[in-house]
Formats: sequence, C-alpha cells, structure tokens
Amino acid sequence: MPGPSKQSQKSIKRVKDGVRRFLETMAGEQQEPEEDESPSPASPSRSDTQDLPDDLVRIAQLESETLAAERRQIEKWRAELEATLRDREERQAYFADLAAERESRFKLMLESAQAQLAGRPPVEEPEPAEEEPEAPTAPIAEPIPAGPYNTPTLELLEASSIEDAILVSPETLEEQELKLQGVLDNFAVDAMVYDAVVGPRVTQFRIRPGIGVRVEKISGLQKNISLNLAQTNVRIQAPIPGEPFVGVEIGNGNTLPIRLRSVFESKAWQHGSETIPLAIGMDIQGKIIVADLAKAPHLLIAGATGSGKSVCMSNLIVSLLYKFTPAELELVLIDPKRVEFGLFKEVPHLIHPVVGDPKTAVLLLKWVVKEMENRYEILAEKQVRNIASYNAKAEAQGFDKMPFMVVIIDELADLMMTSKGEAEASLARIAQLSRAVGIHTIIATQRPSVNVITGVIKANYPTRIAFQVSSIVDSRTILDCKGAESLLGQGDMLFNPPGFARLVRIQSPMVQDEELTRVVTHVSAAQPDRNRVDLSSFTQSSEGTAESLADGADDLYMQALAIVAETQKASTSYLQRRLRIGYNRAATLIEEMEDRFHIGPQNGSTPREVFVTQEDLQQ
Ligand SMILES: Nc1ncnc2c1ncn2[C@@H]1O[C@H](COP(=O)(O)OP(=O)(O)OP(=O)(O)O)[C@@H](O)[C@H]1O
Repeated sequence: MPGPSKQSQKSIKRVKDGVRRFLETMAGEQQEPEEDESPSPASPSRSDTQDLPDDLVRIAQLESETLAAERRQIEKWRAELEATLRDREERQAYFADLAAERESRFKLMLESAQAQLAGRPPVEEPEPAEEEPEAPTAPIAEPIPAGPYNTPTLELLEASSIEDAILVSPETLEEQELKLQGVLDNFAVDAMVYDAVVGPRVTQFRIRPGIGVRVEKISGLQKNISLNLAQTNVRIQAPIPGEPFVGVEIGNGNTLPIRLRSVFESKAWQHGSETIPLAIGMDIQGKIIVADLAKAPHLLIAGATGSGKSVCMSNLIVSLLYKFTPAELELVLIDPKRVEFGLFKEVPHLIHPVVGDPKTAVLLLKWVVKEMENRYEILAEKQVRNIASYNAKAEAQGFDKMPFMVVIIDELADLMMTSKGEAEASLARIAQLSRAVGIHTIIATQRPSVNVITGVIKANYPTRIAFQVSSIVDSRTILDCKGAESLLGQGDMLFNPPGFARLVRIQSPMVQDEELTRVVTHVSAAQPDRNRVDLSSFTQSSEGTAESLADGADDLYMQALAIVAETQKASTSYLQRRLRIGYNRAATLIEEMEDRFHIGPQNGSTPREVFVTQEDLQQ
C-alpha cells in the first residue's frame, strides 16, 4: 500500500508543530501570567505563530478565551460557595447561642423554683453585661419549628364500595330514555336520545339534535321533562361543552356516598402534579377531580344550608393534612358559626387557635395582609419573584423554606355583617396579591346574596363552587349563570375549575366526624404549639363612625354616602342634583366611594352595586 504523499506528510508535521507550540504557549501563560511583555523561552514568537495555518491560530485563540472564561466562572462559583458557607456558619452560631441561652434560662428557672420550694427568695436573672447583639432576621416572620409529623394513613378513613353499587337499574334507565324521547316527540323536536352516562349522583342522557334544530328548543323543555319523568331537579346543558350533544341530567334512584378515601386512593390524587392538591370529588363520567389551590388561587364556596359546604371544607382541610407537614403549610381557620371547625382545633398546622369572634377574625385578616407584605420583603431580599423560586433557592443554599398559608373562612356573611369594609378590603388585598407569596384563601357562605358575595369579592375569586341554592338569582350571584338551583343537595356541586370557562358537575366526597377525629388525633400527637400570630398590634378601626368612613374625603362625602345608602343607587348625575354640585365633584365622590369599597366598580351599563345600608351608617 502506498504511504502518505510527501505533501500530506509535510502538512501533518506542520499541524503537529503548531499544536505543540500552542500547548507550550498555554503552559507559558499559566506559569507567568504577569510577564506578558518579556517573551518566555516556551512562548512562541510572532514569527512562529505566523508559520501556523490561520484556522489553527483561530482555534487556539478561541480555546484560550474559553479557558479564561471558565476560570472566571470557577472563581465566581468559589466566591458564591464561600458566601453560602459563611452564611451557614453564622446561622449555626446563632442557633448554638440560642440553645445555650435557653439552657441557662431553664437552669435559672429550675433553681428559682427549687429556692421558692425551700422558702428562699427566687433567684434573680442576672442583668446582661452589655447590650445583646441584634439577632439576625429570620427568613420568615418567627417560624416555630415543627416536631416530626405523623403523616395520616388511608386506614384512618372509611373504605368505599361505590364501584359495586347499582345506582340505576337497566330497566329504569330504559324507561327514562323512552319517556325522554316521548317528550321530544310530543313537542315535535327533531332530536334523538343518543345514550346515557351514569354518574355517582346523576345520569346524563345525551341528546343529538337534528339538523337545523336550535338547542334552546330542548333546554326550553326543562319543566316538561321534569313533569314527565316525575323528577324535581332536572338540569339541561345545551350543549355539553366540547360535544355535539345536549345533556339532560336526572338524579339517580339509588345513591351511595363517595368516600374521601377513594379519592386519595385514585391515580389522579397519587400521581397528580398539583402544587396544593384539593380533593373535590367525582364528575359524571366517574373521573376523580383534584383541583390545584395554587392555580385557583382562591376559592369561593356557596350554597344553601345543608347543601354540603361543611363536608366539602372538611375534605379540603383533610386534603391539606394528608399532603403537607406543619413546616410546609400553615393553616388559619375562621369559624364565626363556632361549630364547623371545632374538630380541627388540635391540628398542628394551625398558627392561631380557631377564631370564632368576627371582630378577632377581621384583625386576623389584617395580620395576614401584614404577613403577605413581610413575605414580599423576604422574597425581595433573596431576589426571587415567587415562593416557588424562593423554595428552590432555599433547597440549593440550605436556608429555611417558606411554608404555604391557607386561610379558610366558614361563614363570610358574619364577617361582612360585623365589619364589611375592613373584611372586604383585606380579603380583596389578599386575593389580589398573595398568590406569589403562597397565601391562599377559601371562603364559604350560605347566603349567596350581593351583600355578601359583592362585586369586589367576585372579581377576586374566579374559582367557585356552588352547591344547591334556592333560586336562579342565587345561582347567578355565585356563578354568573343559572344551574345551581337544579342541583340535588348533599354534596352535588357545580365547580368552575381554574383556567376553564365551563362548569363541571361533581359529587363531593363524604367524610364523617369520626373519620375527622381519627385523622386529627393522629396528626396532632406530640406536636409543639405553633401559635405565632400576635394580634396585639392590630386594632379594629372605628369603622362605622362618621370620621373613619369619611376620613380625608370631600366635606360632602358623608352626605353623598347617606344618599347612596338611602336610595341604594350610586349615580353621578343623581348626586349632582341632590347635592347641587358640579359633575366633576360628584364623579370624584363616586370614585372615592369605590376606592373605599362602599360601592362596586362600574360594569358596562349595569348599575354599580351599593355595599352600604342606612343601618351601617347609623351604627
Ligand atoms: N358529599 C356528601 N355526600 C353525602 N352526603 C352529604 C355530602 N355532603 C353533605 N351531605 C349530607 O348533608 C348534610 C349537611 O351537610 P353540611 O353540614 O355539609 O351542609 P352545610 O351546607 O354546611 O350546611 P350549613 O350551611 O347549615 O352548615 C350532612 O350531614 C350529610 O348528611
């Protein structure tokens, strides 16, 4: 075989020489970085590099630049790691000091108690020799360390047997289908009952309308369908979102509650990717629905008395207890009815005892607003934008993570009656800003009227659950559409999931008091008291007095407010006429009222909501 040609041998030699010189150059640079000027014996002369092919010289230059950049990066990392290490050492020293101080105080207390027992005067605490150095600010406002958490097990909850239950017999199903088709035929509506989906509480008959048939023709038959099928509550979905059918939902003859345990056993719960998962229930197709409170980011629950709100809220609290330790999630429970959250008073996630008094509840909401502001400062200190980035940084750098906080209010109406302006303002502020700092709220009410679910609340709570209500008006107040009046009660709900513009009908799981007691007893064993809320610096403003209502406002503000409260109408032109003032002044007064949450925002041509009544002003 012929060897390489003379030409290529020469070229290979040249390349080899070039690489050797490059390596020597690099070695020379490393040894004498300072002496750029004086040529080192190893470094190549200008004439040497001129001998090299251009490509090789460029590659060599690039290599040396990359090497320099990498060296700079390594230096930066080293500095960062050293800073982290210093930070950790400081924290370690701080906690060591704290432990030593506590130990000495404990000893002193012991000696004092022994002295008192022996009839001697108690031992005095020695004066500190010099001023204590200021303690470094804790990453989260005074977190109280949690003990090891007893994660609850599934055995604490009742097992379910809904899979084996016969909710509707095939004969009943066939009979209902024939009757439904009969109604359509009798009213000469060209439509066919296509099939039926049996859900946990209701069966959905899917109807396919003929060509050119308006869906309103079928939804207009709601009362006739109820009559012919002898059903009280028939709900019609025209059309079923995303399907070429109209849905007619009829209650099942047999019902069996879905158990919370079956939700926790489902794949949706166990393999879900939700940040703060909440067990909502089972939809008509039998799919388990788990919502993410982090996406919601706040939840409004409303429904008539006995419709299943409290059971639903227990499900939500238990969901949190199953997923989070007290170090990962803090709970604030407000229960003006004083009956619903009694079972949860030992839960270690609570950072304040369950609040029953509406006035204390309002102060607590103010505290939450303050906590939210603190958390924003902490995020700014660490130069991160939200709790997720903060916690990722905490994990990487070894400082404490920021826990989520969930505030649950059982009866919003009681809070609104006590102190509407303050409660509403705090809730709106929390709802608008708290998502980034991991604070979420769940509020419930059995009075779905516009005085309680005001425009401000509605605007800030896009994720809603409606249980059965008594009228279409109530349904509209909660969901902005009808439907909740046709629900069956006992956990039958319409859910408006975050990010979806449609309602899903869901059966809420059932959890009984005995199950709740077992779970709470299990999780609260050997847990320290984590109460860290100090309300002493928060005072109830003298809301309701003329001075505070009109503080800093126009001289005519109280008169204008009295007119609005009397007429329940907030109109600029009406104020102009009644107060004999110009348009600009009247419009400013109306804007002032909106800013102070006394009236709702302008919403197209619909009149503004009025949140103050004459009684409020008299109080
Ligand atoms: N998901 C459910 N499955 C089966 N039954 C339920 C369900 N939810 C509620 N119920 C039944 O309805 C009853 C009333 O429920 P719940 O106490 O939750 O109503 P509520 O809406 O909170 O009423 P109130 O506003 O008066 O407190 C329960 O005692 C239970 O028997």
